Amino acid sequence: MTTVRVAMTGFGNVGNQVAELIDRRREHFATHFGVEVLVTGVCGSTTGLIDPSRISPERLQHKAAFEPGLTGSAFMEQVNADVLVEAGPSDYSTGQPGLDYITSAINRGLHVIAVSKGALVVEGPTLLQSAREKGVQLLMSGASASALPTIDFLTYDLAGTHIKRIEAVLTGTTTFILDTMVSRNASFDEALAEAQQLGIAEPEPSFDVDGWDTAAKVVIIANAVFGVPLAISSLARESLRSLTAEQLGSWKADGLTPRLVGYVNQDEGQVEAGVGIRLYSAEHPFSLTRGSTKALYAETMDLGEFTLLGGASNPRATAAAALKDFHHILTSSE
Ligand SMILES: NC(=O)C1=CN([C@@H]2O[C@H](COP(=O)(O)OP(=O)(O)OC[C@H]3O[C@@H](n4cnc5c(N)ncnc54)[C@H](O)[C@@H]3O)[C@@H](O)[C@H]2O)C=CC1
Ligand SMILES: N[C@@H](CC=O)C(=O)O
Repeated sequence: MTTVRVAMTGFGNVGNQVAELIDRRREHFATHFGVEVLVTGVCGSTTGLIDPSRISPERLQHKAAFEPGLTGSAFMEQVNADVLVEAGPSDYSTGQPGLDYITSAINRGLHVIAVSKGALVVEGPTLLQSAREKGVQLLMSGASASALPTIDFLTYDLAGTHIKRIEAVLTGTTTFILDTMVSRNASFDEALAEAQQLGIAEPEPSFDVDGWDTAAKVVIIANAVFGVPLAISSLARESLRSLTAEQLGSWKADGLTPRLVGYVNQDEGQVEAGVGIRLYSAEHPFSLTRGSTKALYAETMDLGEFTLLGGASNPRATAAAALKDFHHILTSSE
């Protein structure tokens, strides 16, 4: 049986779930793809563990046995892998640490599954071009709204048609905060704290509530789907912090549901993109989003309009989205 070796950089909420799912699906990979999938290396910010024969789930949990200093370039130089799952922090100014990990993996001929967003926001077009030149895949479902299909849906199911407009709820935390404030009269701080406890919110809450997470996903999707390189700083962006309880109460009384959305409009070569708070009437599908649900609307030239609603927003669902990318890699290698 062929072996496929997986390395992971960043081993927090999502990384742990990826390892767990790989272990749970070992038989599935063997039966359906004829491959044995082995985790051969993981690293965090200060330590790491490498074993070319396989690291068992038990050893992955024994963090005290991780080697100090086995991270960064030292980790990438030593690890034997075919696929890198990058699940470290997202930094939208420098793209690091993911940028160095992804660049190094592509240069070494590894397929890359990006879960972190920073590198894709800062250097997406260059990384995609490098991956094409090296003949490897750079996939990013986890970084582009995870369980909600965005890039896959827009590039595969809507292939060939002109997409005039997309509008999407891309950050589950913002739906969660708005829904919790409106339906349970919770304060902004209470709703945010709950989202953090569930592991959905970014460690830096400003990323979610100030629209940066949505803006990052807009940039990643615009680049991957429309081939339009956008600078995150150039996007118009609204924050949830500007909302007051009075405003939310008055919208509720008028039957309107607020959601933070990202949008991209394409008209005769002109692209307009941004992030804003929009109000939806009770008949609009986006007003059905509850909890941390996300949503995508697309208007096309020839295929009509589409709305996708759903997808869990949590580390397990994000790991499952990363493994969807892994399945795509296995399928295309058959
Ligand atoms: N939590 C979620 O539901 C989702 C998270 N993401 C993205 O996935 C990434 C990971 O998210 P979580 O696992 O929730 O975060 P986390 O904070 O639990 O894990 C990140 C891990 O990266 C490690 N790390 C920091 N610097 C590093 C370095 N230089 N080298 C290697 N590892 C380093 C940290 O020690 C930590 O264990 C983030 O970029 C986030 O934006 C994307 C979609 C959903
Ligand atoms: N913070 C994000 C999760 C990662 O992309 C969200 O709330 O959807």
